[in-house]
Amino acid sequence: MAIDPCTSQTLTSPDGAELVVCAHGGHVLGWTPAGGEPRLWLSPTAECGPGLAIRGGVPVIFPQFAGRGPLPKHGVARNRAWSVVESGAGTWTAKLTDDENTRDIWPYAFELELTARAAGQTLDLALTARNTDDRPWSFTAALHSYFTVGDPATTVGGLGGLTASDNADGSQQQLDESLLALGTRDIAVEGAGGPVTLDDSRLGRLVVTANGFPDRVVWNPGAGHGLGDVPPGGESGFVCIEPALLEPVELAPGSAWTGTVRLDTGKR
Ligand SMILES: O=P(O)(O)OC[C@H]1O[C@H](O)[C@H](O)[C@@H](O)[C@@H]1O
Repeated sequence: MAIDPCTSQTLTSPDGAELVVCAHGGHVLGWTPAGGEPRLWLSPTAECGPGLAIRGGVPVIFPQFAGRGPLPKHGVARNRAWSVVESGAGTWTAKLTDDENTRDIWPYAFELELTARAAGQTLDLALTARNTDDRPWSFTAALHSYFTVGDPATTVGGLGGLTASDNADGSQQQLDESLLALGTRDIAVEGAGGPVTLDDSRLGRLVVTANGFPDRVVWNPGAGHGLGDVPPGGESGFVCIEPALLEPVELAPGSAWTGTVRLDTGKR
């Protein structure tokens, strides 16, 4: 019997780190470092099914970030069933291949693979996009991570001095070294290659590093957001720090791109 792609699966590593995944969207729904607390926020009213995007965890954004192009918001990967390639103790790989449905929206052949590996205090994610078409295509991408916020005074660090563009009105500002995680905010920070930290007095520190994703988007919808799948007050439970590739990259037929993200509590 085929497994419903919305069925979640918990994969525990030998040292007790937990990874929760589901095939819909190639989605990491949860991560708990060994001996720690869950660090990814998942909406209690998240919806799953064909055409729906799960609110929380780590949505895979491909081949278009947000509304930056003609495709549906955030592209074609997050709202359809992927196939599971491999699952084991704390590790999981899923794949999305173009079909009639994706080609109706974006007329190219592609293969997308997400690997997640939880062990000890880290979660490693790798996203590979492969051009299986006979024409070049361009894409943008992100791993749209929703982090749990345990203390309202939690701050985001590591972006100080960089220029942020507001995703709504394009206005620019230079960022302070420390940002309040829960402030209403939707900014893109291009060329933010260094580690970004989340300092939460209740849950502890989290360090986000990435390769291949040169940019960071920081998003919290704030109160009065009107999002059907974020209950009122729910926005106080998370902040999105999204390793992203915002400038389109062209892939030649047969070639591939990989972006990786590491989440680390730093505890040893
Ligand atoms: O509500 P969604 O389609 O999942 O998008 C959620 C958010 O994603 C990103 O953070 C964008 O920068 C925001 O503008 C957007 O609101």
